[in-house]
Amino acid sequence: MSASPILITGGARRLGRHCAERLLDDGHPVIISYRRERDELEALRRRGVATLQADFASEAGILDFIARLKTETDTLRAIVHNASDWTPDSPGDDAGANFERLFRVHMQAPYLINLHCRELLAACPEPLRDIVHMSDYVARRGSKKHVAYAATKAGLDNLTLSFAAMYAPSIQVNAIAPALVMLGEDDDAAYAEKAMAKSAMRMIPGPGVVYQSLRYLLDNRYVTGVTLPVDGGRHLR
Ligand SMILES: NC(=O)C1=CN([C@@H]2O[C@H](COP(=O)(O)OP(=O)(O)OC[C@H]3O[C@@H](n4cnc5c(N)ncnc54)[C@H](OP(=O)(O)O)[C@@H]3O)[C@@H](O)[C@H]2O)C=CC1
Ligand SMILES: Nc1nc2c(c(=O)[nH]1)N=C([C@H](O)[C@@H](O)CO)CN2
Repeated sequence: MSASPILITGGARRLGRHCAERLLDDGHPVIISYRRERDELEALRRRGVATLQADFASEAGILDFIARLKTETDTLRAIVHNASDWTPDSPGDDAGANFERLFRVHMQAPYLINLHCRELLAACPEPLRDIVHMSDYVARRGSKKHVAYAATKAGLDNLTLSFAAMYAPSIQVNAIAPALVMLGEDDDAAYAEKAMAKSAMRMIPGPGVVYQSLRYLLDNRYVTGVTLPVDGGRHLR
């Protein structure tokens, strides 16, 4: 019997893609969602990754994705809610729409996918089943420039607690809360230097440290309802 696939939302690029590739290397079938078609998706498709387009900016978009996911597979080993939008707050008329977009991708999408896809996890014949939410260090600290982002990630942390209690013991539900793990395309050396100084470890480690945390959660049968900090000791500065 072939292994059940692992779903990673927002898996076309950066951290999500790194984890998708590492899961493939570890022998897991992988399904990803992506928002925008990109040339680099072809390499994943060549490795057998099922790629499903999805925009979680609306409830209809979330439910449409769920319906297509259920035609793609009837079982899941794990769901990794990685899709995220790091848009800073906009002071103008777009403030409310911006908050709503971040609420939908960081909270409503994980909420609806967890509810509607519980049956796929329950159908997994393997001994362990997991949901992992990608959170953020700032969920616990707040952010002056990303208020809506931090608040909706804090909401995601609360979803971790509720779903962990609801889905135990058959499904484990945890979160990973990184701080700066990899830079954005537009970040310059000055930004990198300033960002590195914020943590005790003073480094930008790259996506491997996130995969190590995901691997730990997938392999551990006694951890649920926790958020793993992967932040270089930000809280020590
Ligand atoms: N990078 C870092 O240092 C840190 C990352 N994190 C968290 O780790 C996770 C991965 O980070 P990173 O790789 O930088 O994330 P990205 O900013 O690269 O976003 C990941 C993916 O989410 C997708 N996405 C964005 N908005 C939507 C939407 N409305 N509907 C569907 N998909 C959407 C994007 O798709 P597309 O590209 O097609 O638009 C993108 O590929 C995120 O949850 C992030 O919050 C937390 C702290 C630090
Ligand atoms: N969806 C995203 N979330 C976050 C990103 C990102 O690029 N996409 N980047 C960060 C920063 O690295 C931040 O941690 C630097 O202080 C946070 N979240």
